[in-house]
Amino acid sequence: MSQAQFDSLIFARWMITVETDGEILENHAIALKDGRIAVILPAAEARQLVADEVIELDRHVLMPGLINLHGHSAMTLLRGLADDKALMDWLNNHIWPAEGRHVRDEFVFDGSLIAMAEMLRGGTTTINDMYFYHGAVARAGLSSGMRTFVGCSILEFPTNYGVNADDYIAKGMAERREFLGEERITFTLAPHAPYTVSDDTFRKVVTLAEQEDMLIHCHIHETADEVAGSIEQHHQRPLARLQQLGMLSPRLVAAHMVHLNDEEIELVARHGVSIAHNPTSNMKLASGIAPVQKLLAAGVNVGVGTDGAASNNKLDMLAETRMSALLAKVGTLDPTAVPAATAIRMATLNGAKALGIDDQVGSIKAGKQADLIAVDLATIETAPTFDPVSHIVYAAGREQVTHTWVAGECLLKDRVLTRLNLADLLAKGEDWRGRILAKGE
Ligand SMILES: CSC[C@H]1O[C@@H](n2cnc3c(O)ncnc32)[C@H](O)[C@@H]1O
Ligand SMILES: [Zn+2]
Repeated sequence: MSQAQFDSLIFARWMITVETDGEILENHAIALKDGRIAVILPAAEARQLVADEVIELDRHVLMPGLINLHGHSAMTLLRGLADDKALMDWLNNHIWPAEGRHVRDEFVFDGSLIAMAEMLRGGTTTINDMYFYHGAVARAGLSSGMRTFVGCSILEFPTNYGVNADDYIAKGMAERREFLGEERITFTLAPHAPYTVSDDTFRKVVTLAEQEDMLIHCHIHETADEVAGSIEQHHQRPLARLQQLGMLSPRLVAAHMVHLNDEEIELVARHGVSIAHNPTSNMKLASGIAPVQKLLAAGVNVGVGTDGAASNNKLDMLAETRMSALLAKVGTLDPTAVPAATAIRMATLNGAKALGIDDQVGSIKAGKQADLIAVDLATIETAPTFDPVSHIVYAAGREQVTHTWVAGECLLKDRVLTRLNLADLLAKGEDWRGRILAKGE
C-alpha cells in the first residue's frame, strides 16, 4: 500500500482555471486524489507534498477538458461521403440512405470508438452524443473512458434501429437500464428535430424526462427552411410550438439555434434552455450564423459542439472554440464579440452547465473531478507565449494537446492513448471502408 498523500501531482507553467474569465495561475500545481482535484497550490509549496506520481508540465498550459456539447460520434465512418450540400439535401439524399445501408450495432461501436480516439487526442473529455444503437455508444464510452452522454434518438419514421417513436423510446430506455450506475455514462432523450417528431411524441418526451430526471437533446432552428416549413405545416415557428408542448426548460440542450429573432432569444433565456453552438457545421452546410453574442448578452448558456464528422468534418474542439470566437466577430462586424476567454468558458464550463455537471467538471477547482488537458505551448506555432488564453483560442492546434485526463485517469499521455490502440482503430476504419464501398456509399 502506498504511503503517498496524493495519487498525482501535476506541475504546470500555466493554468487556465475558467473559474474567473481569463484567470491564469503561473507556476502552480494541483494534487489529485481518487479522481478529484484535492488542492491547487503555488509550485514551491506543492514541492512539499508526496504523491505516487509527479508530472512536470513546464512548457504547458493545464486547463479543464473540452466538452463537446453536440455530436454524432459514429458518423466518423461516413466522413467525406457527402460534402458541399445544404442540410436537407445532405440528409434526405445522402446521409439517411447511407445510414439505412450501413448503420447497425457494430458500425456504431466502431465509429464511436474512432471518434472518441480523435476527440481524446484533441483534448475533449465529454461528448454529448445523439445517434442510434445506444448500447454501442455507451460501450464505446466505457472502453475509451470518455465521459459520454448517450442520446436516445427518437423519430417518427422507421430506421434500422426502430419502427416508430414509441419503439425508439422503449428501446432507448431499455438500453439505458443496462448502464445505470456507470459514473461516466448518462443517457438523455434525443428527439431528432421539430420536423421529424410529432406533438404527441414531444409531450411524451417531456413527461418521461421529468419522471426519470433526464436531459433532452434536440436539433432546433438549424436552417431558415426548417422555420419556414414549420410555419407552413404548423402555422408556428418551431420554438413557439415547442414552448406550447412544454419542451423549453433547463433540461433542454438545443443544438444549432441559428435562426432566432429577438423575442425567441428572450424566450430561451427565460426558460433556461442551453444551446449547443456548432459553428463549423453551420458554415459547411451553409445554415447560417447563430446570434451567439446576443444570446450571451441575454444570459443564455451557450456551449460548443462539433456536430458529426460527416458535416464538420473534424471532431476538433480547439478548432471549434476558435471558430466560435471568429464567427461571432464576422457575424456582428464587432471584433470584441466572443473574446478568447469567453470562447474557452463556452467550450468548458458552459458545456458542463448545460449537462448539469458544472458542480463536477468544467473548471479547475478543488473538489471537482479531474477532467483536464495539457497543451504544449513551447512549439514553433505558439512560441513565445504572452497570453495562454489567446494562444489556446487563436494559435494552438489539437496536435499540441499532450495529456487528457478523465476523472483523474490519464487517457492520453505524451500523445499516446492509454486505453485505445490506434493501429487497431485504423484497421477497423479500413475494414469499414471496404464494406461501405462494397455495399454502395
Ligand atoms: C436521431 S439523431 C441522429 C440523426 O441525426 C442526423 N444528423 C446529423 N447531423 C445533423 C444535423 O446537423 N441536423 C439534423 N440531423 C442531423 C444523423 O444523420 C442521424 O440520422
Ligand atoms: Zn447534429
